[in-house]
Amino acid sequence: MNSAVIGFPRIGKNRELKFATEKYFRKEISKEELIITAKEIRKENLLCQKETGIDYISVNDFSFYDNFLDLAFSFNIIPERYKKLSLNKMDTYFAMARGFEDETRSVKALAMKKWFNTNYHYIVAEIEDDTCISLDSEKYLEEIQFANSLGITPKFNLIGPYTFFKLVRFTGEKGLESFYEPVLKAYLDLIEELKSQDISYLSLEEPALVADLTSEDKDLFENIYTRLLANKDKLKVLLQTYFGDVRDIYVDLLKYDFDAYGLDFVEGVKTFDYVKNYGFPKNKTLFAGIVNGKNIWKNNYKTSLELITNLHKITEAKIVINTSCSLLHVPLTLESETDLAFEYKRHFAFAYEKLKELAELKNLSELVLKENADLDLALTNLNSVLNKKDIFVYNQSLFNGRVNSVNPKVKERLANIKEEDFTRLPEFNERAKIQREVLNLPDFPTTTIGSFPQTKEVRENRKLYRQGLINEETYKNFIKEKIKDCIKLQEELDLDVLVHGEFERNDMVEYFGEHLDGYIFTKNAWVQSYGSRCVKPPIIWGDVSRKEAITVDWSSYSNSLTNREVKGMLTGPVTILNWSFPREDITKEEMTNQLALAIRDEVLDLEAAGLKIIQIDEAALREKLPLRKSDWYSEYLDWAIKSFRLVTSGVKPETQIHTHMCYSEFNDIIPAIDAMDADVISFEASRSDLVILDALRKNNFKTAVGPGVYDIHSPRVPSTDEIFNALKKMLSKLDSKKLWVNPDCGLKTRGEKETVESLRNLVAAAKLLRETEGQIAEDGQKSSKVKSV
Ligand SMILES: Nc1nc2c(c(=O)[nH]1)N[C@@H](CNc1ccc(C(=O)N[C@@H](CCC(=O)N[C@@H](CCC(=O)N[C@@H](CCC(=O)O)C(=O)O)C(=O)O)C(=O)O)cc1)CN2
Ligand code: MET
Ligand SMILES: [Zn+2]
Repeated sequence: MNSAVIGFPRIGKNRELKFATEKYFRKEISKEELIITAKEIRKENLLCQKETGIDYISVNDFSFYDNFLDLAFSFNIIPERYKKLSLNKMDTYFAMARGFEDETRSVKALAMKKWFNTNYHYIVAEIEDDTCISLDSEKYLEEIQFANSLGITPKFNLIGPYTFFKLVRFTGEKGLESFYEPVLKAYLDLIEELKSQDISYLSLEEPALVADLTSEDKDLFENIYTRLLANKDKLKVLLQTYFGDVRDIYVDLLKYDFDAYGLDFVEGVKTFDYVKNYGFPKNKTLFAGIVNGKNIWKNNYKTSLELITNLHKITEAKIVINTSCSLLHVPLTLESETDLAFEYKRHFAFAYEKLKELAELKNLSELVLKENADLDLALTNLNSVLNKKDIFVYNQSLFNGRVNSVNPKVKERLANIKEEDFTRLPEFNERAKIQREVLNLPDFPTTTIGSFPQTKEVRENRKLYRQGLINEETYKNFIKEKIKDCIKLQEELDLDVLVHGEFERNDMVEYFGEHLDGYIFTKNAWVQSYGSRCVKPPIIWGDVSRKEAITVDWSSYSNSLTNREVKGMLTGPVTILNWSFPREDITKEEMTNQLALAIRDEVLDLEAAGLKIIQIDEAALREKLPLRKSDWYSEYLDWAIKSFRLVTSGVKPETQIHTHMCYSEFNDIIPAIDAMDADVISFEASRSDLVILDALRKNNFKTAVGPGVYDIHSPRVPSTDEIFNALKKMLSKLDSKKLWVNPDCGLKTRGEKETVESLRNLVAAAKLLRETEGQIAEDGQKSSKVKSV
């Protein structure tokens, strides 16, 4: 029995990589210093895996920004606009990831998308017609040899060609047919080089296999792998899949000359059935993903040992106990959680603790398998082999009896929800008319998505308060000052619908988690979201309910400072769930509805406090859409959309409900988005070429829309012209009465200077549009921005 890890978090115990890269971006440290920090993290990661006894330790799971970008970069898939900057290798790489701007030049970043169903984002590489693909293996060989120098023969990870072709974007006339050969040749060149390296496996990661596959997809896979495997010689190749089961191709896969297969037994609900029904070749190795790489609850050893013994009954193949996916998606270690009570902590395993689980499971399964796979007998004997208090017994004690706290009041409220609680009345068009009269906004109203720059001082204020170095009053006064400035700034900029800026929030989900009963939090449990940006997902421990009003004071205060409309700002239930670590003892639907009731109370309180516009962000709704179409509605959308409707159904017709999604690849689920029945939705569109607009039109989308007019993930300032042109393009596809003007997401990661400049250009572009398109308001009145009373 062996153990393996698909990939390890790379941010460092105290997010050293984040801080070093950001310093490098600010030109505070040199390239060499950044490389040293990275190397220290890599060393620590490799050694801790080695010390825990992991048999297959990965390299090339490290990245300065993203592995997909690394792959493209190593194949010289670098669009001309970045090459033309004539920067050094590292800066060209970062220019692709973040965009580039100096006195004379300005280039946008490559698009960023969610990595399958996770909150991690990859950089979408672009192949242009004249891209000349060639291999640069420097990073790869360095990582392998570095591991060798620490006495490790690593497994070399690489995103496989099938997944690469599925995710890369062709920007010119030429497509897959033209680039199939050159890309494959680059993979083959790398395979040649790997043959002389000291590695255990080449692990080709093919998560794209867990989605629905067409016959063309399967042909593509076949073409690729027949070629690759014919050239592997003695190099051992592992086909690593994750994020689900490979039901559409399992049987075919077994025919290929892979040396090992990595299958996901956690998210792959059908993986076991397929192995059972179709077998697994005894001369291959099965990397069995049984330690959850996405959630933080301890592994139930009994369940895992049962699975291993069952697998052992089915196949004589060698089994390697693996994580279900990369550990990139969980925090690094519980050791840093000094404030978290043992009572909670003992139920969790972060990346370091998961290493221990792998090692323990390896030892236990060796003992168990000695008993000829009779699990009951083995477990009885295990109890006598090991001391009673020992590993297995202790592990089982964590699962005996109820762990998560139950709140009968929450249960009762949920039980009393009626079907009509999911419907807001009157219907959309009637509400729209009322709202137009009440709000009296100009055409193409301008607004922002909620947060304003979280500057050093804003974070420092929060930190001082947390550490008890300032009192609540000082802390709150600081935030009030920030809000005052923010409102004043927005008035000066002449924005139409204002926001309070979210200065009281560390993160839009963690903040709500902190104010809800049933949640617990961590101090240092960071997970990478993109590049240097991390999140600290709160943990759902028990039934969730609202302790008290959460945002009402801040929103009312903001509202009192201006005559313009201020939007109340909340996070929706689906997003709170998707960006938390969920329980595993009740359904997602139940957790979401608990959250929905809590946020519903907050919406009604905001309305009662005089807020006429309330935004409920569902930024992560699209993210967790099941990877298989057949599961979209039954497994997810049916309850997710309803739960949003439960939040909003109690408001008055004149209250305008906005929602926001930062990830807009929802072309196929537009009717579901419309069925959320919000009055206005803003979404990311600037990095995805506005394709979504055609789909909206085709589907007769009723909700008013604010397709983001510029990309906030990059520090680059968009010009008025650029925004105006984007708006003109939008207007050619959308009903002019339904167009809002806004950035594509919140401004929290941006600097103040670039924010002011960008918003100034945004307002200027909207005004230009009003001038050129003329007044279109239904009642023909000159619009005013002043609140009606
Ligand atoms: N949960 C979540 N997922 C999301 C998003 C999101 O907003 N939230 N947005 C999309 C894009 N992803 C994003 C993920 C992270 C960040 C982000 O800004 N993260 C911040 C951390 C935000 C935070 O929680 N900050 C805390 C802790 C800040 C901190 O590190 N404090 C330092 C000191 C201050 C400093 O030097 O920064 C310390 O304690 O030592 C706070 O403000 O209180 C970061 O990595 O820098 C933005 C977008 C998709 N997924
Ligand atoms: C990641 S979506 C962000 C929405 C939130 N209201 C903000 O502006 O930051
Ligand atoms: Zn967003």
